[in-house]
Amino acid sequence: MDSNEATIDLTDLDAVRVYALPMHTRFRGITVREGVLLGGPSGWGEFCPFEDYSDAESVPWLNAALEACAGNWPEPVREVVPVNCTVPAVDADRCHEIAANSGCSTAKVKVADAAQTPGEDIERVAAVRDALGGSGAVRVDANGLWDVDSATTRIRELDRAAGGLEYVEQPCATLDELAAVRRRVDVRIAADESIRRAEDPLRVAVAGAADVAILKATPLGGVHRALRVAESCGLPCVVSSAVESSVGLAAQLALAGSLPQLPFACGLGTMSLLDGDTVADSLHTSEGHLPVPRRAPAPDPARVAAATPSAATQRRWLDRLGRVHALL
Ligand SMILES: O=C(O)CCC(=O)c1ccccc1C(=O)O
Ligand SMILES: [Mg+2]
Repeated sequence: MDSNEATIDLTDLDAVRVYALPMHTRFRGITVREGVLLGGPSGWGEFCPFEDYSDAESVPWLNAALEACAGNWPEPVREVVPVNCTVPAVDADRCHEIAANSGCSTAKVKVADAAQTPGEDIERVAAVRDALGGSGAVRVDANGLWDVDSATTRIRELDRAAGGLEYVEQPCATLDELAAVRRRVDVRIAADESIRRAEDPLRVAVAGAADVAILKATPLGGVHRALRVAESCGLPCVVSSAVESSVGLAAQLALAGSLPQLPFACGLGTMSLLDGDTVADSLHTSEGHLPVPRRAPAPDPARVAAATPSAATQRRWLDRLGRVHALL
């Protein structure tokens, strides 16, 4: 067990609250974000593995929640972090609007989605560049959907359309493919799923396959664990959200606040994807930045009540929580 790993019996928690929040736009195939808020001796944590995660794969998500509610976070080295705006799979005009109104100088555009053709992705990326101006940074995320040849072609086109891409996140599914693409294009490669869904994120050899590591405290088992992944991977790191409510997002910000170096904007501006929140003081991006909290904000009873799903959905989450806890 990790020296910093927090464990607590579920019956010793002060509160367990299931929430379901609608999303403004479909993202990663989902239209409602669900999870459980856990109240414990040191505050609040959020357990919110996506639907397609097995119980075994959800263990780190629970460790992250328990670290927040029954453990501790490291001392931060910065008070605020720069964040990107996330541009989902929407048309070019809407992409322009999102980037222009975000207050962020960095934008991350989701590409390779089944909803858009390569030509549309080119228009979307060009629209985002237009909205940010020449001093902004445009990155794209393909979520592993291209093969090596299409990645090579698409990255070159998108790099041209963007007037320079900052990096491309997970162009292909495997590390070997990332390494092959990286040898063929001039754009930096960032590894996301290759790290957080690896058998052992502490041992995955990303350094030859990528230039940037995307870290998510929530699926990596918490802030301390993710910091160790940062150390072991030997790459510059970007912290990116799993679209948590503000309770879970606080843990991600604690990670971004405590990384020794933070050379790029983080992908933590995702509250704008959710319609509502579990807390009153939402962690919404302001002027391209988010604060680094010392603890997660406490849920607001009225908001949690408004976000409480059907008895069947609550049951499903409580069962899942129990099963995953039994695997710790
Ligand atoms: O990085 C961002 O801007 C937002 C977070 C994001 O894209 C994301 C959110 C949930 C699940 C996967 C991903 C991803 O980076 O692939
Ligand atoms: Mg990604």
